Amino acid sequence: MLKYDVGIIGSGSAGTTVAYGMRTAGKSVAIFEDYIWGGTCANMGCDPKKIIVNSIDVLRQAQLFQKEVPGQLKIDWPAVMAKKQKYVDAHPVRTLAGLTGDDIATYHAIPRFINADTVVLPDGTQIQANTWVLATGKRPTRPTFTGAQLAETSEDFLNMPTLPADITIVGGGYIAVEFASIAQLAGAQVHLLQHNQHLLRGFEPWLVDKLVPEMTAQGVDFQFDTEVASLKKQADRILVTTTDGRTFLTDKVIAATGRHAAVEGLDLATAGVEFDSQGIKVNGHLQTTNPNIFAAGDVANSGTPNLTPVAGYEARYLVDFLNGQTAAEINYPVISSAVYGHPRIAQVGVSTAEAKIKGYDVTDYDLSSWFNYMRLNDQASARVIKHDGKIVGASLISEQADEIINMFVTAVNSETTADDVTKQIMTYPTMESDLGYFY
Ligand SMILES: Cc1cc2nc3c(=O)[nH]c(=O)nc-3n(C[C@H](O)[C@H](O)[C@H](O)COP(=O)(O)OP(=O)(O)OC[C@H]3O[C@@H](n4cnc5c(N)ncnc54)[C@H](O)[C@@H]3O)c2cc1C
Ligand SMILES: NC(=O)c1ccc[n+]([C@@H]2O[C@H](COP(=O)([O-])OP(=O)(O)OC[C@H]3O[C@@H](n4cnc5c(N)ncnc54)[C@H](O)[C@@H]3O)[C@@H](O)[C@H]2O)c1
Repeated sequence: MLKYDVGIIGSGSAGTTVAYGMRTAGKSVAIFEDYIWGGTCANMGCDPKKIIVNSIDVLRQAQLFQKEVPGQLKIDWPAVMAKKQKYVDAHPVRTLAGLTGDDIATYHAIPRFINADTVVLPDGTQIQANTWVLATGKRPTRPTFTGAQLAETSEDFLNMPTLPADITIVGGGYIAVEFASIAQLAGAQVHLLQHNQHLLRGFEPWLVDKLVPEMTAQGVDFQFDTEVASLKKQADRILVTTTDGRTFLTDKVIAATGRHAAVEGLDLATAGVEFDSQGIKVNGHLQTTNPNIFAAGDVANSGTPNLTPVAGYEARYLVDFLNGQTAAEINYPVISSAVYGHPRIAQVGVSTAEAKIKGYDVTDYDLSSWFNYMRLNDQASARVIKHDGKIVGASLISEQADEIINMFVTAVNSETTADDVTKQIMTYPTMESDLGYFY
């Protein structure tokens, strides 16, 4: 039987961060991956998406500057895909080389627990580790309506060799909205079907109320309270039937109806690890119901959003905890998030609803007339929540919201005051140099 100090299942942001951290601390480490080395973010999530988004940004900028820079640009979808693929193809190779270069044992297989500390691989190899870290992430949840097998996933969308003329996206979360924005601006007609009224649940309603009309004006066909009853192949197209009896033909259906914890095949019950569809049950030390098995990243039901920086943060905490650098429970800073549509929306810290309960100041800003936004033709707005002379929360809609929000992340975390800002000399004219105006 092979033995390691630490066994890590999953090679995404969480798994690789734990692997490098434990190896640096001198432990023997094995990591297991059953699909693509490097995980979701780099291979079929954030990074390939952002490469595509950046090409769409150029087109969007041209649209915003059409008076000053007349003429029409169009997206060459296969060329965008080729650029994206070049990055994606290199990533697993780089990940594997990095792991093996650090003397981390790598196994391309699904390990199955046969007791509390030992797994078996499909070829019969048994591997024991003193500590296990489960970092298997989440995988797309397939809807259950008739013909759901005709619906494709986010991974298929990011690999589309050509752009279909008409795309239907089912769901109203991050993925649905980002992909709707990409495909519509790239030249497709997009229909977004959301089964209730709630788009981007968890985001400030005022942001969503501004985003939907903006995307509608770009041509996205939002259909709320619309549930799919069935999908049926009709020649080269797909016939969509909704539960209220409407039918229409489309070229491609993407299901963006959420993701579930990737725990299939691990036999966690045998290892005494409890989980549900939200993820693996963990305590404040990210410890599962088996004291020698921990979980981090999307698969851990830690009550945090499923985002790459959160996975990395949890992994770094685990490295410190497992190496005795901390005995405290994990303590998260404020967690920012953005939806990479056109425009972007982003938020961090105290929400409007929470501010109202706590009696904090809520100030709205129409940024479109501020010099830095005006020069970019950016119809931006922000809401800033303040308490005791400090910024405790912010939300904004802007072409640059994903970048600007990080300025607020720092201001909230470091409890920056107006006085602190005036002591800094920032480059001008930039969005960040406006920070003082928000106090
Ligand atoms: C389309 C899309 C866009 C996204 N965009 C963003 C974004 O812009 N910003 C952001 O912060 N987050 C984004 N996310 C979320 C982000 O990708 C995840 O939060 C992040 O990847 C979580 O990292 P992880 O290490 O927990 O899991 P993952 O990266 O999912 O890694 C888990 C790994 O475990 C492997 N695995 C699963 N089961 C087993 C098994 N039984 N045996 C062996 N290996 C296994 C998987 O194949 C995978 O490689 C996006 C996600 C998607 C799907
Ligand atoms: N910019 C980012 O940071 C980013 C981008 C993409 C994904 N992500 C991460 O990935 C996760 C998964 O994204 P997602 O968009 O798949 O999930 P999500 O949980 O954000 O949204 C799922 C959506 O599908 C809807 N839905 C569920 N079942 C449905 C059904 N049967 N029919 C129609 N609609 C249905 C839900 O109401 C919800 O609107 C996100 O929660 C986020 O953590 C982050």
